[in-house]
Amino acid sequence: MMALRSSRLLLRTQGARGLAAAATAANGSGEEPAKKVKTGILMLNMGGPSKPEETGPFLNRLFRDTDIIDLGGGQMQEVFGTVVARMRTPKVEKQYEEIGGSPIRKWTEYQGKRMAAILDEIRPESAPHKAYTAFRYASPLTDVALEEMKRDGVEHAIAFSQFPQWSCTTSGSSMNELWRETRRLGLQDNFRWSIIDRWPLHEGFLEAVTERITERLLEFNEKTRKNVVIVFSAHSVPMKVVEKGDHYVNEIAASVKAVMERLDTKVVGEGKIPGLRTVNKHVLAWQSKVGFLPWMVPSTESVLKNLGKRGHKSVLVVPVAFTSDHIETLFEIGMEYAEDAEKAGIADFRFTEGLNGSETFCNALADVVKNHLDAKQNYSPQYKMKCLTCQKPLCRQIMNPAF
Ligand SMILES: C=CC1=C(C)c2cc3[nH]c(cc4nc(cc5[nH]c(cc1n2)c(C)c5CCC(=O)O)C(CCC(=O)O)=C4C)c(C)c3C=C
Ligand code: FES
Ligand SMILES: [Fe+2]
Repeated sequence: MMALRSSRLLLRTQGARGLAAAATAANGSGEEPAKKVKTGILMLNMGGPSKPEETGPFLNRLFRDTDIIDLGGGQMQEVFGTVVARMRTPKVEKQYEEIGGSPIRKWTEYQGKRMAAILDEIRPESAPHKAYTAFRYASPLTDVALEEMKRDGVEHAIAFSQFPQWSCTTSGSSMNELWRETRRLGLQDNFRWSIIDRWPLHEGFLEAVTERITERLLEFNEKTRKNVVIVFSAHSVPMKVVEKGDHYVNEIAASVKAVMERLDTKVVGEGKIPGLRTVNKHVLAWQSKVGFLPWMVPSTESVLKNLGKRGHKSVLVVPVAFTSDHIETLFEIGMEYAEDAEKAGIADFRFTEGLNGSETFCNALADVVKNHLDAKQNYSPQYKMKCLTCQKPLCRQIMNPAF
C-alpha cells in the first residue's frame, strides 16, 4: 500500500517525461530504454547446418548428446560421438550441398516472427510477444537465445517445442539443454517459465498438413487420383526408445489418423461415401534409420518397394513429424526415395512441401500459444509422464513456473 501511494506521488510530481528521463539515466546508455518483452516464445528445434560447412559441428553435437543416441554416456559418448560424427561428415556434407543447406533456420525464424505478430493482434493482454530460436545442434544455440531474452527483459518465457509430437530424443533433449544452459548462465531467476511440450492434434496444425496434401493430390491426374496411396513418413526412432515408453510413435499415429479424417473426398473428384471422408488408402512408414540396431518399422523404403511390387502407380509421401523442409524431405524423399519409387514401377511419385511459409500454419502456432496462455497450465498432463525406466534427473523439469 505504501509502495502504491509513493509511486502515485512520484507520477504526479515527476510526470511521465520525468520518469522516462530517470529510467534512461539508470540505463546509463543515454538512449530511450527498449520496450520490455512481456512474453518471449522460445522456438525449440534441433536445427540443421544452414551452410554445408556447418555439418561437422552439427553432427558432433548430435552424436555427443545422450538424449538422442546412447553411445555409452560419459567419456565413452564424447569419444565415440566425435568419431562417428567425423566418419559421417563427408557423406552428409555432400547431401547438404545438394539441397543448398538446411532451410530449418530460415523457416523457424519466419514462422516465429509471423506467429508473434499474430499474437500481438489476437492476445494484446500478453503483448508485446517476441519469438526466439534455440537450436539443439546448430546456430543459434540455446545460450545465445537465453542471452538475447535477458537483454530484452523477457518476463514470461514459453518453451515451445517445434516438434508437434513429443519424443524424449527431440523435444526432451531440447528441454534438458534449456534447463542446463539456464543454470550454467545463472539465469534461474530471470524468467517465469511455462512449456508447450506437444500439440499433435491441434486443429490448425492438422488443417495445415491437410492443405499441403490437398495441394499435391490436385496435381495427380483426376481420373487416377482416387488410386493415389498416401504414405505418411515420420523420422524413425530406435526400438529401445519405443520400449521404454516414449510417446512419439503413438502421437505420430494420432496425427495421421486425424489428418485422414479431415481429408475431404471432394479432392478426388468422386462422390462422398457416408462415414468416410476420403477414398485414398494410406500407410504410416518410418524413415532415416541411423546405425545397425533395430528401429521402428516398416521403413519408408520398404513400403515404397512393396507398393510398387503390388502394382501401385501413384504415391504421395507426406512428412508428418516436422514443420519445415529439411535434409530428410528434400534429399531423402525428394531424391533417394523418388529414385527407389521409379525403380519399383511407381510412375507418379510426389511428396508434399513442408509447412514452411504456410499462413494457416503460422496462425496455428499463434493459436497454440494463445490456448496455452488462456489455459494457464505450465505444461501438458503428459509432460510429467516420464519414460518407465528413465533414471535421468534432468528429464521433465520446469524452472520457475509461470502459473
Ligand atoms: C522429427 C523427429 C526426429 C526424430 C525422432 C529424430 C531422431 C533421431 N535422429 C537421429 C540422427 C540424426 N538425425 C539427423 C537429422 C534430422 N533428424 C530430424 C528429426 C528427427 N530425428 C531432422 C528434421 C533432421 C534434419 C535436420 C536438417 O536437415 O536440418 C541427422 C543428420 C543427418 C544424417 O546424418 O543423416 C542424424 C545423424 C537419431 C540417432 C535419432 C534417434 C532417436
Ligand atoms: S528419457 Fe524419457 S523421461 Fe527421461
Ligand atoms: Fe534425426
